[in-house]
Amino acid sequence: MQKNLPSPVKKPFTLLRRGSARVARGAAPEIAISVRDLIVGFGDNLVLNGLDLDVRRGEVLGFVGGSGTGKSVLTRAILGLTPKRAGRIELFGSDIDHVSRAEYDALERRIGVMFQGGALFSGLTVKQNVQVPMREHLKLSPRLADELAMLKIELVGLSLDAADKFPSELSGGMIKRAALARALALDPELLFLDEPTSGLDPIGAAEFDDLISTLQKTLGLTVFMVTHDLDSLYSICDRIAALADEKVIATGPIETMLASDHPWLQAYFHGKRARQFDPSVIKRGANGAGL
Ligand SMILES: Nc1ncnc2c1ncn2[C@@H]1O[C@H](COP(=O)(O)OP(=O)(O)OP(=O)(O)O)[C@@H](O)[C@H]1O
Repeated sequence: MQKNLPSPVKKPFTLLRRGSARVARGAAPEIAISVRDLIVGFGDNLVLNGLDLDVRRGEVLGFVGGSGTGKSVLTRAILGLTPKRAGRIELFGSDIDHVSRAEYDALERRIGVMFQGGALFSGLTVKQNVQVPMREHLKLSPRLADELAMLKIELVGLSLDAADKFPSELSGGMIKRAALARALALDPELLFLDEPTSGLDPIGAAEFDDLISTLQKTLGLTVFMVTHDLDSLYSICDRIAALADEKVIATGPIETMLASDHPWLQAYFHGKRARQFDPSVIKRGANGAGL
C-alpha cells in the first residue's frame, strides 16, 4: 500500500469539495464511516466498483484484501486524498462531499492517520513530528505543545529521550510508535492504521497489537486498520472486512471469514500460511462471547 501513500504525510481531506450541506446533528451516529456504492478508477482501471462498508463506532475493523486490490485506494478515498467517480462517503454521519470549511476542519480534527512506514518528516525530531498536527489545528503555547507531545510520546511506550531523536536515529518499531504518537496528537476518535505491524518481528508485532488494543479501549477509539497480519486479525479485530472483485465481499468476526466459501477467503484463512484455528486467541466481547 505504501507505493501510493504520500511521504511525508500529506494532509488528508485536501481533495474534499466544500459544499454547504449541514453536518447531521443530534445523537452521535453509531456508524463512524459509511461508504455506499463507491466507484473509484484510474483511466480504464476500475479499482472499486459499487463498494459498501460500515465501520461501527468503537470497533477495530481489520481491512484485508490481496495486493493491488484497492485497500489503499479506499483509505485514500475516505480521507479525501483520492477522488471518486461516484458514491457516498460519510464520516460521523456527515457526507464528506457536502461539508462547509468549518465542518471539514472539525472532521479532520477527529481523525488520526498512521501511514505505512510512518511517513515521519525526516528533518524533524519525534517531538516536532508529533507537534505538526497541533500546530495546524491548535493554538498552543510552546510549553503546552511540548508537554502534550511528551504525553503522546509516553502514551505509545517510547522513552522520553526518543523525543529529541530524528527518524533516522530510530528503529523500525520506534518509528511506528512515533507515527502512532503523531496520529494521536489531536486526541482523535477515529484512527486509520496502514499495515501497522508490517516489517516488525513477531514479538514487536505482538507488542504493537497490544498497544493498539490498549489504546483503543482506554481512549474509546474507532480503528480502521489495513493489515495482512493474521495475528492482528485474530487478536485485536472485532470485525474484518475483505476486499475482492472491486467490492467488500464479506464483513464479520473472524469466524465469518473462516466459514466463508469465497475462494480468496478460503485461500487467505485456510491456505498454507494460515494458522490453525485457535478460539482462545480470538478477541472476546465484554460478555466473554466472540463478537
Ligand atoms: N494514483 C493512481 N493512479 C493510477 N493507478 C492507481 C493509483 N493509485 C492506485 N492505483 C491502482 O489501483 C490499484 C489498487 O492499488 P492499491 O495501492 O489500493 O492496492 P492495495 O490493495 O493497497 O495493495 P497492497 O496490499 O499491495 O498495498 C492498483 O492497480 C494500482 O496500480
